[in-house]
Amino acid sequence: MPKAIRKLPLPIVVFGLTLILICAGARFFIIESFIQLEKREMQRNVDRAVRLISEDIDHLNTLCSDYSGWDDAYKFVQDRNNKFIVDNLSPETFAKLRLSVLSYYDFQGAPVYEGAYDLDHGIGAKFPASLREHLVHTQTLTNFAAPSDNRFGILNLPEGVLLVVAKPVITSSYKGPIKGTLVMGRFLSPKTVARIADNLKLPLKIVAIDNKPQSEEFAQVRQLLAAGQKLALKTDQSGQIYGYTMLAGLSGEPALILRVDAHRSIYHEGEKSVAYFLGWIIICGGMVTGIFAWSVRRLADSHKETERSEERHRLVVERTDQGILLVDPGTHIVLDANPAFCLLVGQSLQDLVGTSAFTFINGDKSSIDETIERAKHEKRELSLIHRDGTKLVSEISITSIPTETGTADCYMFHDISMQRRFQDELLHQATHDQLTGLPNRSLLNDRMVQAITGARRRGDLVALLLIDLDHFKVVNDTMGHATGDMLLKSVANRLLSFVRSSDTLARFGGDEFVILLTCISNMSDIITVAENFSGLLAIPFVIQDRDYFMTASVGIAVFPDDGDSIDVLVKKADTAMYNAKELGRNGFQFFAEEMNLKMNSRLRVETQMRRALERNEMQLHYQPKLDIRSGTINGLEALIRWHNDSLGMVSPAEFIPIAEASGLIVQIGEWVLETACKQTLIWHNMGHASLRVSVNISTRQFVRPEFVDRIADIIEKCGLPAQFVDLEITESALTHNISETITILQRLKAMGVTISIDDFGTGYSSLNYLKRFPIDTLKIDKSFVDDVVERTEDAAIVATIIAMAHHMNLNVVAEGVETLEQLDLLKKGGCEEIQGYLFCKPQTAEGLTDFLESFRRKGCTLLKYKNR
Ligand SMILES: Nc1nc2c(ncn2[C@@H]2O[C@H](COP(=O)(O)O[C@H]3[C@@H](O)[C@H](n4cnc5c(=O)[nH]c(N)nc54)O[C@@H]3COP(=O)(O)O)[C@@H](O)[C@H]2O)c(=O)[nH]1
Repeated sequence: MPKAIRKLPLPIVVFGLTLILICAGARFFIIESFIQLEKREMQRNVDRAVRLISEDIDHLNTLCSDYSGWDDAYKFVQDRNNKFIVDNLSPETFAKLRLSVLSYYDFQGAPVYEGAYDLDHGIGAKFPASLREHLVHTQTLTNFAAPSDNRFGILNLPEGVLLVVAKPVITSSYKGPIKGTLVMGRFLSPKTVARIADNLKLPLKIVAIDNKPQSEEFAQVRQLLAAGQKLALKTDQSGQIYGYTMLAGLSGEPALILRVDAHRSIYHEGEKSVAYFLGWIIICGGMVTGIFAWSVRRLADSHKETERSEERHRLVVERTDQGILLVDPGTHIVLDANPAFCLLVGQSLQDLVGTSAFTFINGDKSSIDETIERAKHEKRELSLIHRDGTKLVSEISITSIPTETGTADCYMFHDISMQRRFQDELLHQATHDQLTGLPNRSLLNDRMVQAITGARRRGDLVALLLIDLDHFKVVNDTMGHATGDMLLKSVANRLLSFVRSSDTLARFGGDEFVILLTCISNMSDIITVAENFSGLLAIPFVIQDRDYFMTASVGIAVFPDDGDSIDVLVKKADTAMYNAKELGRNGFQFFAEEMNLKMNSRLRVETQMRRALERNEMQLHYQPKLDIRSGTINGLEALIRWHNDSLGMVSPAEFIPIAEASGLIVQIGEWVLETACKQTLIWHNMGHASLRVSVNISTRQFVRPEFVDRIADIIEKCGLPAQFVDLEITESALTHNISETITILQRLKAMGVTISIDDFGTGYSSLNYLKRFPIDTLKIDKSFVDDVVERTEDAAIVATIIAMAHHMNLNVVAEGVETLEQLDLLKKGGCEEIQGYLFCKPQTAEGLTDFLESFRRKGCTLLKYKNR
């Protein structure tokens, strides 16, 4: 079988073979029926030919009756008168009656008249000797017993096949006695055969059966017909069909074979019909086969695709990380499960099938039932229990799917434990402080909303305690951030142990913490908490084997008295906390309306200050510094003054912190430096060429990246040599970032300016960084000088500062010297310079010019007095 056919699907091959069989069968039966039709047609034609020959015999019979039952003929056979012959038996009569022979015989059988005519050529002919022989010897045609007797048939003569009729000669009234015999005959000559064929409308051939050798065709046919067949048929290549039949002679012997020729039109029609039929069958069959093959292929393809799709679905179900469980909807019995679900619950498929799905689901039956019902419409969360007891958070959705027996519920589980943990983590990160793990501002806001809502409902109080650690920055700056972080964590833990579980402890950032107290029934409860809090920090924090003593300033705002919104409460607690700081730190303050007024006043100051410089409201005063060893004024400090129309005279102690907080200090500070430098240059030009001017630098100025460049620009612009400029910087500004500070100071020193540490002793005063800073002078804070005479501790501090400064080759200036006793003590202690009301109060530029001039003229009366 060819490979292409072998590749075809079996149904197509079977269908094709069936089609071929149908075609072959159809061809056979149709052709066969046409052959039979053809045979019947030929039979009819042959019968017609035989009938036409019979009709010729009948014609002869009629003629013979006319010429035998005729008184003239009756008389002629008796008297043999020639007239009868002349009148009735002329050649025209032969031609007209189409007679080949006509003969009369007397009653003894002796010929009376024998005439013959060649019908083919239309001339008289010789009477056939074989016929005479036959008539005389056999007398079968002349020997009649009754007037009605007759003989007719075919005579096979050597001269040809003769149709012959014989009747007794009787009177015209057909009565005897018989006086003779009339014989009439007609040869089946070519013309006669042609005439019959003409009537037949088909070619006709007649072959006499005699002893002469016959053609193979007729020999075969004769054999067939001799065997009793009425009709024999033959066909040839030229599309002709030949019908043969055999006719018997007078005495019953085979006389002739008659052949009718016909075109095989029926057969060819049959063939054409078969061709059409098969053509259609093949076309239709081909189309049907094609469609069938196409359908089969489509069916096969779709079957394969279905198989592949099913395989894919099977693999998806097997390999998906979604747990899939098929459950009986009525009983919740597990019908099937995929590997992912088995993994989720740590069970084998065998263990799962047949058990209740509820076995692996955490929760009570009614809640599981409810979740399952809802999961049919939307995704729900469900907790699964693993074989080892762990619980997994999963998302479940349920769809109903058809099965062979009805429907099943398809539970789809998506393990979201990791996602949930991640979300929890994210949520925790978003709502908690990373360092301490405490709630951050965002979570505190939520808790406050809840707390205020609850308090509103219950009618009780909520207290917000804003805690700011005192001087924490110093620890951070000096001990490093790592230590600072550890300290913050320790503080957080201690605070945590302090608050109730219903309260919230949060970290606001930096060193600020918030305690939110809920369910408070009266103010005294809050006071108790605040007082206890102070004791909480009394015990030192031990970080890396070092003790840290911490205090905190606490501001308290209370709902509903101080406000009913989070922002207001936080703001008021903040204000209260600042107040606590201002009141010396290490304490708590409830918010009071005065504080608010103070804040508002700060705001008013800030608003006015913004336009102060352009309105020329700022002015500089100068306070000289006296070298108590030489009695000369070698420096002065520029101190800002501000007079505003609406605020009046505003102290720098009041507006400088506000300028620092608002950032305006940068602009103000630069104006101070420029004005001071320009004024100092004027005094230089007046002959006070050794004067150095000290300018206060605030932290906000110092930490700006462009600080050094701005100082250099201003000094250069003013034209005062840099060595006559001294920058007073507070300890806290310097300790902001130690390494950065060192770089800045080195750059300033490189320019030629000198550096003084202002308010020395009030900060952390660490020798550790002091020795690393390139500074020139320590200014002992006024607070130590104030009580240096009365308090031995302060005297000791001052002495220590002076000794330390000298040890480090630093100059010492004592500020705020108001009495001769203070001066005396400082001088004895080795202090080089003083600044204070005792010597000179801050003066306007003009005032100080006068003072300098007078000083130049009179010298220092103060020292003279002292020296006396
Ligand atoms: N950043 C800037 N700060 C400045 C500037 N000008 C002043 N200030 C700071 O404001 C604070 C208050 O200053 P002021 O009211 O000017 O007080 C100074 C002196 O007037 C005062 N003083 C001096 N001697 C005495 C005295 O014998 N008795 C007494 N009661 N007060 C005295 O001390 C202040 C000097 O302060 P200090 O800077 O520490 O030397 C103050 O902190 C100023 O620093 C400015 O332009 N920029």
